[in-house]
Amino acid sequence: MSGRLIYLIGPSGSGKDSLLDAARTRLAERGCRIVRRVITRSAEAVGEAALGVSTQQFAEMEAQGAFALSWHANGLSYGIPREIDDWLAAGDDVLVNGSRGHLQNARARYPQMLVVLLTVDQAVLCERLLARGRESVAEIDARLARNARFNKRVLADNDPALHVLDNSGALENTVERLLACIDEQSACA
Ligand SMILES: Nc1ncnc2c1ncn2[C@@H]1O[C@H](COP(=O)(O)OP(=O)(O)O)[C@@H](O)[C@H]1O
Ligand SMILES: O=P(O)(O)OC[C@H]1O[C@H](OP(=O)(O)OP(=O)(O)O)[C@H](O)[C@@H]1O
Repeated sequence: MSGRLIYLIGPSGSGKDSLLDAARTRLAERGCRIVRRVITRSAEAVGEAALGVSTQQFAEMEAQGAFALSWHANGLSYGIPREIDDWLAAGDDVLVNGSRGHLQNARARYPQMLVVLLTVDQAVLCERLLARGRESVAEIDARLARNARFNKRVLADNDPALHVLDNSGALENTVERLLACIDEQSACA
């Protein structure tokens, strides 16, 4: 038996971490696990349940094959631990906080994956990044530019396996729509 990979993507600041936190218990009730990412961000940085490592540690882990998926974006490196393959093989669904830039590579490895794109109006995104206060204004500008570029590209592909979820409104509504999307796809699987 094999579980499904759910690949959640969306710009930095669109609310992926908030959504996963808010939906965590209800996802667990559905047998869906959320993987903890490895990120080259200082361990003190708040806002994500991730393991913070140095650039060198990340490179060593990558060379040792510790990651099922890994990518570099926004000046950071991100890794998805290889243990997700054991979880999938055991029949658990696994939700991954992914990257739009890495979408094709991820799909090459997991062809059946469900892709959920979290979107948010660009002006709202800007406000949320400023309010989060984690990045400098220059870093926020770079994220906004990356968002405009990538959303256009991902949406232009007109991918039937892509589910768009807008998070410009209340987070609770987005949680409900994410769960509905997952349940609907389970029913079709
Ligand atoms: N629906 C929402 N309404 C208002 N604020 C939100 C909503 N979703 C997320 N946020 C806020 O936006 C900021 C970015 O969210 P975060 O979860 O860190 O995004 P990401 O993980 O995609 O980078 C956070 O400060 C978070 O509290
Ligand atoms: O290719 P992209 O879709 O642009 O994604 C690049 C990275 O940015 C996002 O991270 P996150 O939201 O955690 O950003 P942060 O590092 O600013 O928190 C996303 O989860 C990817 O890891």
